[in-house]
Amino acid sequence: MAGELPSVEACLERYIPASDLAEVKRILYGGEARKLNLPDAALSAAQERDFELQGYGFDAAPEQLRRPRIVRVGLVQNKIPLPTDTAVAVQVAALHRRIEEIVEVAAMCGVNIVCFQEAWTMPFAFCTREKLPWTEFAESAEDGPTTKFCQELAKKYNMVVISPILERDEIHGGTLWNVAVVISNSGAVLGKSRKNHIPRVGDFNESTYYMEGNTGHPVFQTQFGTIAVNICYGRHHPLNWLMYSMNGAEIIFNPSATIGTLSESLWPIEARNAAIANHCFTCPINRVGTEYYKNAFTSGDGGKAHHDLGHFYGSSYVAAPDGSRTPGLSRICDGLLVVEMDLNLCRQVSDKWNFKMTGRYEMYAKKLTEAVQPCFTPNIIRE
Ligand SMILES: NC(=O)NCCC(=O)O
Repeated sequence: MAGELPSVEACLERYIPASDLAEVKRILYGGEARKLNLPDAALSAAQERDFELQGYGFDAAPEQLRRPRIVRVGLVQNKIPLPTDTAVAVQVAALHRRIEEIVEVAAMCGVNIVCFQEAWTMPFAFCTREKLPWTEFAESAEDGPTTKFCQELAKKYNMVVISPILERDEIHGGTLWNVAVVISNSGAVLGKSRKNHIPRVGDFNESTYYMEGNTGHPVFQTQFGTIAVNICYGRHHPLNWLMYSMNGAEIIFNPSATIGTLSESLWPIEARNAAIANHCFTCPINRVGTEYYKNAFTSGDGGKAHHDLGHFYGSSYVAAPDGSRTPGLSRICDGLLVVEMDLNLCRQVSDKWNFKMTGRYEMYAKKLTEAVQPCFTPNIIRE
C-alpha cells in the first residue's frame, strides 16, 4: 500500500542477491554513488531528531588548468509537524523549528547550499480549493518572516538557502505566487524564481491560487556555484530545464510536492533525464506524508469526497550530468540528503557528449516559432 514501502533501494538491498547487487545498481543508477563519511555527531543528531541522514559524492577527473570545484548540497524533505487545522502562525513556527534542527545537522555535514521542499512553510492545501486559511500562509519574498528566518540561518552557517514559499507580492496588488527565494551565504536576498508551470492535474488545484511565474529562468551566481530553481511541475517541461541550463545553471534544484498515485513512476526519470540532457546536476525534492483536511473535497471525477490529497512519497535524490544518481531518501520519513559534487563534471560530460553543440537549437527556435502561430500547418506526409 502507498506509504508503507520505506524505499525502493532498501527493497533492492534486501532481496537482490549480493552477487548481483552491484550490477543491478550500475544498470539502474549508473553505478554505486560514493558514500560520504558524515560526522558521528551529525548522524546521532539526525537519529535523535528523527530524520534520515544520507550522504553521497560525485567525482570528476582531475584537470590541469582548473582546480576541482567541490560543493556540498543539502536536500531537505519533511512532513508537516502539526495537523492542518492548527492556527496558521503555530504551524509556521513549528515548521521553522523543524527546519532549524535539520539545517543545524546540514551545517555539521559541511553543506554549502541547502534547499527545502516546495511551499515548505505550509500544508500543500491547494487541493481544497478553499482560500482561507491557506492564503494566510503567503509572505513577502523580500522581507517576510520566513525570509528573515532563512537569512539568519544563511549567515549563521555560511550557507546558501533556497526557500520555496507561497509569496504575497504587495507591490502588485497583493498577488500570490509560488516562489523560491534564494538567499546568499552572506545573508542577503539574492533574488527569487517563480514557478513557471502550474499543474492542472488531479487534485493539484494550484491555478485557483496563483498564476504562471513571470520571472523567467533566473540563474544565481553564488560563491559555491551557479544555481537555478525549477519548481515542481516544471520538471515535466524539458524546455524549462533547458532554459535554466542555457542561462548557465550548473545545479538545478526542483523543490516539489507530488503524490504516489500520480507521479511516482515519473519521479526517477524526469530530473535525471534533465541532468543528462543539460550536462548539469539536478536535485528533485519531495515532501513526505499524508496531510488531512477537516473539510472534504472532490476531485471533479464523480468519485467520493475525500480529506487528503494522497501520500507524498519523499524519495529526494541527486542526479549527475553523466546520468548516475544517488539512492533516494525514504518514501515515509523526514530526511536530509547531503551530496558532494565536483562541478567540473558538468563541462567534462559536455565535452564528451556535446549536447549543447549538437542540439540544433536555432532549427528548433525557428520551428517552434512557426508551430505556435494560429496559421501553423503540421508537416504530415500522407500517402
Ligand atoms: N506541486 C505540483 O506542482 N504538483 C503537481 C504534480 C506533479 O508535478 O507531480
